[in-house]
Amino acid sequence: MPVIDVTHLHKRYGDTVAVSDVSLAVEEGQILGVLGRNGAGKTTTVETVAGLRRPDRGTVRVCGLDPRRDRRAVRRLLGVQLQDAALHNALTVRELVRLYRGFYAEGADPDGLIEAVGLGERRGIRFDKLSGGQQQRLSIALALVGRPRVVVLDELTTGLDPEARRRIWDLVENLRADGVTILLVSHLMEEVERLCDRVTLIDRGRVAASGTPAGLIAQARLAQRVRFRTSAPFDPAVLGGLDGIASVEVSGEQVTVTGSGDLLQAVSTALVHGGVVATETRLERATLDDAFLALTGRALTDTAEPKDRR
Ligand SMILES: Nc1ncnc2c1ncn2[C@@H]1O[C@H](COP(=O)(O)OP(=O)(O)OP(=O)(O)O)[C@@H](O)[C@H]1O
Repeated sequence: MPVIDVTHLHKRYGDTVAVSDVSLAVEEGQILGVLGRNGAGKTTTVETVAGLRRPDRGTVRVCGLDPRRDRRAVRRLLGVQLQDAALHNALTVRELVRLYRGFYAEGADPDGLIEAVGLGERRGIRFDKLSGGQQQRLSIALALVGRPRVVVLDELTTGLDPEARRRIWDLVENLRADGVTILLVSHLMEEVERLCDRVTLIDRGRVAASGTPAGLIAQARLAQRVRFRTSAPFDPAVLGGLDGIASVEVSGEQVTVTGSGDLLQAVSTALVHGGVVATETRLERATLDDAFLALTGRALTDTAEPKDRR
């Protein structure tokens, strides 16, 4: 039985259909990434898992329990880091972590956890004096302070600087090593590729595809990507008629071709025939970003800025 099991979830707000027939499952000890653009329905989905929203239709189970009906039991099992954590402004980092620790019979050492999220030097600072990224790291610490077996993380590292992001990724990898089951909402492809065993792509409230990161790339038939530069303006028609080409993007001197088969060879030959002088030609593997575009028809990456807080 999956630890988190969402089946045929529907949720609307007035006329807005936020989630339409979403099903997803997270097996014990796995990390499932929910990836999608702003407004795709990711937060609504995980908020129903956390028991914060009532599904209009469908069922949500955490360790076989209903997060709303069995609220108390689920609270003991589940740690939740949500985007809009409303915390007590007048309390310091250490006071808040200790306060939350007191809600659980057993839990993490508050000071160790504060160090692990990189707030050691800020432990005596009030919540309202922390930067946005520091507040976010504190909310991650609070989600983990009861040593939950199941964790929901929403936009884990959006807005964090690269060092803080890597630290949090290490923390999540340690949780996985301890067998914790994690549902992770993200629109950062790199985060999902690094951390997640499986991914569910959500687009416009619906599941567009699910699988392992590598499986999704394979499903999109995007085995490869070839990049090169040209000093003269590039006409994509030069590559017209080549088998296996999924897309050609020209950005100034930089040309990116995605596709399958022996792409590098095919592109190189077509360029020679077309009289195009290409430099810095390199073959890259396709990413989840490419898969998202191929599977939904829309790019994921233009949404990589922090979302507006509601
Ligand atoms: N409380 C609410 N009242 C009305 N509409 C809402 C509410 N919460 C979300 N929505 C709408 O439901 C849709 C899905 O929103 P949701 O926050 O679940 O998406 P998301 O994928 O988490 O987006 P983001 O990446 O921006 O967090 C959006 O159209 C959003 O505007």
